[in-house]
Amino acid sequence: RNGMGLRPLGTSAAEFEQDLLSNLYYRRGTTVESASTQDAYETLALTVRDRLAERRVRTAAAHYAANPRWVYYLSAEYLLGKQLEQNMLYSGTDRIARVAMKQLGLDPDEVEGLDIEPGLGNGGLGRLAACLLDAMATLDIPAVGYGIRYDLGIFKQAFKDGAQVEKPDDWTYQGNPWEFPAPDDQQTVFFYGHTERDENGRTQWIPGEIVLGEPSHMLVPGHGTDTVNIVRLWRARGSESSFDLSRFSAGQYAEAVDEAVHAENISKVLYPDDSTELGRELRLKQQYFLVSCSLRDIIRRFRLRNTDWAEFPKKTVIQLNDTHPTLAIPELMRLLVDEEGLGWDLAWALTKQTFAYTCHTLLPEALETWPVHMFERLLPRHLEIVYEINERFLAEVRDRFPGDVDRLRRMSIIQEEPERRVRMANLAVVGTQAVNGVAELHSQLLAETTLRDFADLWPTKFHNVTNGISPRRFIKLANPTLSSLITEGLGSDAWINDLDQLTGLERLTGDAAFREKWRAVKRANKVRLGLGDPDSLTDVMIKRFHEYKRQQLNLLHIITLYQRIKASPGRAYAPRTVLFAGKAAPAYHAAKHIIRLINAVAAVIDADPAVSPYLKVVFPPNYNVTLGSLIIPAADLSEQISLAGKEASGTGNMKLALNGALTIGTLDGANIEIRDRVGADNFFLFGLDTPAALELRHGGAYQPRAFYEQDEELRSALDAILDGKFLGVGREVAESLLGRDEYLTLADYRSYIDCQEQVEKAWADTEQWTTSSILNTARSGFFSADRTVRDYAAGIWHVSPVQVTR
Ligand SMILES: CCc1ccc([C@H](C)CC(=O)N[C@@H]2O[C@H](CO)[C@@H](O)[C@H](O)[C@H]2O)cc1
Repeated sequence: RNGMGLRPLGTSAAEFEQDLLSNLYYRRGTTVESASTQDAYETLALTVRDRLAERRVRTAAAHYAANPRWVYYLSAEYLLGKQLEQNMLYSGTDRIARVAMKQLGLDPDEVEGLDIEPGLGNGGLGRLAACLLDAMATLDIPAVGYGIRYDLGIFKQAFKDGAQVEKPDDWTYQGNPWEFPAPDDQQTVFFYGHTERDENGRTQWIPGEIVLGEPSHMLVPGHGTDTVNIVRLWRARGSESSFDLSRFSAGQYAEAVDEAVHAENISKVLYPDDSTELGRELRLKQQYFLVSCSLRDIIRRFRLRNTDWAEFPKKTVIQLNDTHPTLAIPELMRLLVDEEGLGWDLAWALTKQTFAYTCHTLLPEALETWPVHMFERLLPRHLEIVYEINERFLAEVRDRFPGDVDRLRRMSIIQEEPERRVRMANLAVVGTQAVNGVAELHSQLLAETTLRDFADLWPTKFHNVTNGISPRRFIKLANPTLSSLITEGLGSDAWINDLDQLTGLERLTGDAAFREKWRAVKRANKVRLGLGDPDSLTDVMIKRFHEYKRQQLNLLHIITLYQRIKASPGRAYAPRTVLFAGKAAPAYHAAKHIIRLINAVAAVIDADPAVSPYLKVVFPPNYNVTLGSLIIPAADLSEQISLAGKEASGTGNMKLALNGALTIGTLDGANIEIRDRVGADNFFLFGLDTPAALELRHGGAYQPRAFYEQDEELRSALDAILDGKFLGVGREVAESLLGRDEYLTLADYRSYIDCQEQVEKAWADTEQWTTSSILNTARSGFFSADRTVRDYAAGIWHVSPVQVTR
């Protein structure tokens, strides 16, 4: 009997098979003979889940006993990836499960193929949240992730005549065996209405709408440890009485369910934008729904072991994943002042100590601001609290910078002109004890530009925590063959939880046999991907489409290569496969034009026998964590070509370098730290750096057309587009480059093309390329999410691990 008085679950294939059978019979209500593949999948999932649930119970017991300081991660997005393979690895059942499945005559691959990917995020921010949760559990840090359980995740992308079309992602259509619904922990959320003062001056919020938040959680297992944390996702429900029976019996069926549908709409769908705020009221409702449910749940958990509010910030640190959950600050003030009756000053002191804010962008259009009129209508009490916070804050600014009205106007949480709006980034900085960027350059630029006034006022509040990635997800699971070769080379697999040990590979660069094996693994991963000639240079650009990421620059290189090959057919060209993958926000038309042009260029090249033997462009649709895990191990070249000063960090750059791809990139985001660590010889650098880009952009001197006129190859590439050479599409792309060219694509063109020639030359020296590839992996240890979490824990969270005993 283990600590829970239960017979421990077996670790042999026979015992696993027994559990599979009993779950098939008792929890799935069917037999092996009549089981569908979906039955087999759900049963396998439950049998694996049980082994993690057993650890979860012991984790909860250990955390309860320790009454530790908790990390609560509030994020509007989580890109968790498929769960089955991960949970089989973390529960150590991957081998016995497959044996048991075969024993029962089931095909493990077919069954595993039914595992779904919860696409509850857009891109970098959502995946980072998942990698950090994985690392927190692996480092035994008591933590809970809070998010929204969207019914519809990020849209499914397909191409129609080369253009992106979006389809709804009903990810739980077949159910989700990985979640534990907990309706008994439901919370009540208010919207609209007005505020009243009661006889002793306390404020009452009289809501106009009441919605219920029902949580369900998924397990977040640690790797190589017994800790199993959770991520709790909230789903909106109408209150019990929301179904209007009288209307129904009057035949008004739609009206009868109107209120319930209205409520459920709050968590219906993820907003597919990842850089431009659209200011939709439903998005603001989603954000408040998330923070109200989560804060009430956090306070419920605090009260299980604590009574004194002064203890709250000692036991609780809440990390705000960008500005999306910033309403948590006025919400905690409302709960402490209006519901718990604390005085403002104490409540404010506790609130500031409790929160920390991570900024993930530098794009002004991505910094959220909400119209005061919308805020007032939806959240009347919170607006009052924000005004009070702002008043007291501006008084502090006046003291420090007397008479500096411009500074007051810039720093105010309320924007006055041209429209009164609430600046969520300002509120986030004012209401937290720590603010961080996600790469050294990003954090530096935040303190020097976007949040400069605040850095002047509170210099010690600003930190840098360079992003990281889960080595379990992005090399152990994604690239098992390379992982075994590394373990063979290092003599143990301890590197998976201690990525700095990869430096041990450096001494193997001199071993020709090892280099040979290294190349064989990469080639086999290309065969597995099956999207191009496995002996070609696989040139990969995988990320959301955005003009600052400059997929259009990569395209200009392809067209130039195409024209060069056409112009001098005799010349020997190393075959190259250029792979694009990524989604564009549905309303982002400029990005969708680039997608369409890429597919047109791909089709033209494919149909041209003079070029297709040397150049191929592929664009697999519906990029997500699962597809990324297939592409990354197959990459030779990693495209990180954003305009310097625009990409906050990037994390795809880290995943590709860790899997032995060489980077061609600018001095932007974490590219700089990757180059510093892997070595300048193992990185293809090009382009303007941030100061030069700022100078050119804001010096007002930038004439994109001048570059067109002075560079013959650039001109012929753009002319080919303008002349409709690529199925007549792409005019919008060429015109915007010759017009504003916001992200200096033409200014960096020549440097990029020349750099790609260096790539070509380097690729020809196979042994040297392999050595550089091994060194990229060997020197990527720093980019483990474990290091990132250790940095947060030491510099911002001040938390320590809690061991989970057997
Ligand atoms: C309001 C709409 C919206 C939605 C999402 C976002 C995210 C902050 C965008 C995002 O994903 N940013 C990316 O975050 C990654 C993790 O830190 C970084 O590595 C990327 O550089 C950054 O673009 C901004 C604006």
